[in-house]
Amino acid sequence: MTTLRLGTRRSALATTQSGLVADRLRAAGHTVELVEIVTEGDTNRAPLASMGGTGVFASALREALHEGRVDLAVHSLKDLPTAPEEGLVVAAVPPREDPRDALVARDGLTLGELPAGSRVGTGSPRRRSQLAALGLGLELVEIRGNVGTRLARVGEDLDAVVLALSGLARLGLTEQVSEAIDPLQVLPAPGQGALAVECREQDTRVRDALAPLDHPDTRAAVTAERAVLAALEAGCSAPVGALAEVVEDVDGPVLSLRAAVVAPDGGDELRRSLTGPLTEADALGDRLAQILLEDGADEIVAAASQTPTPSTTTSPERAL
Ligand SMILES: NCc1[nH]cc(CCC(=O)O)c1CC(=O)O
Repeated sequence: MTTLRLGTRRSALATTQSGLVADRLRAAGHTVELVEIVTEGDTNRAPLASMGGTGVFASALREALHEGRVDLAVHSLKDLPTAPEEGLVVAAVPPREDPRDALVARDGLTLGELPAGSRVGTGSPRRRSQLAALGLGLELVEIRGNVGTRLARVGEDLDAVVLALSGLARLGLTEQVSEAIDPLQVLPAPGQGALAVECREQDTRVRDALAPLDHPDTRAAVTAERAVLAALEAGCSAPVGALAEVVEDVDGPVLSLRAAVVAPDGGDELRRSLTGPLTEADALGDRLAQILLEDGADEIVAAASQTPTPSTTTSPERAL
C-alpha cells in the first residue's frame, strides 16, 4: 500500500485535527505522512476579511492537492468557501465536535455575570453582532491569532474571549471554558466543529480510503447549514449563524435547522427555523434562506458588508 500524504497547516489546532484523521486512517491499515503547508492566513496578522475571508486557510492546501504535492487535506469545515472547488471533492465529513461557541472569561464568569463595559474579544462578525444583540453592554474587541494567543489575553487587556468550543476541546483546553454559549443566544458558524477531508475528485484510491471516515448525520447537518450561507450569498465573514441538529421525530430522525442574521451593532436581528428530512438537507437550508430573505435578511447582509469592522463595538445597554 502506498503512503497517503496529508497536507496540514502547522497551528496546534490544525495539526491536532490532521492527527485525528491520520490516526483513523492508520487504524484502518493505511500509511500516512504529514506534510506541512504554510498559508497566508497563518503568516499575515491582518484582519481575515482583508485577505478574502477565511478561504485563505483553504487555498494553499487546495493548491497543494491540485499540484499533487499532497493526497488529502483536513480543513475546519467552517473555513471552506461554500462554492465547490473544481477537481476536488470533500470525501469525508467525520463526526462533529460540539458546535457551540465558548466563553473563556476571567474568574470563570458567565456571559450573564460579566459586568457592563467588560471587554470581550472576538474576531468574528457573526459572534460580535450576536453578542451585541444580547444587550449586555459589552465592549466587543476585534482580535485575531491562534487559540493560545487569544486565551493569553484573558485577564490581561480583555475580560473574556469567545471562540469555538470544538477547537478548545480538540486541544484539551475545556477546563478554561466558563460557559458553553447556548445557541439560543449565539448560533455557531455554519459547519463549526466539523472537519472536511478533501482529495482529488479522480483519485479513487484516496476516496476509497476516506469513505469510511464519513459520518452521514454530520454531513447532512453541515450541508443544510452551508446551504443557508450560500443562498444568502454571504461569505464566511458574514454575520450569519446556522445550526442543524438530527432530532428524533415520531417517524424517525429529522434535521432541525436554525439560522440567524444579525446586524453588526446587534440592532436588527432575524432568527428563523425549519425541520425536514435528512435526505433533503440542501433544499432545507435553501428554503430557510428564502424565508430569511423574504423577511429582510438581504438588507442586513448588505449593510454588514458595507460596515468596516470597527476595532470595538459597544452593545446598546440603554440607560433608564
Ligand atoms: N476561524 C478560525 C477557526 N476555524 C476553525 C476553528 C475551530 C473551530 C471549528 O472546529 O470549527 C477556528 C477557531 C475559532 O473559531 O475559535
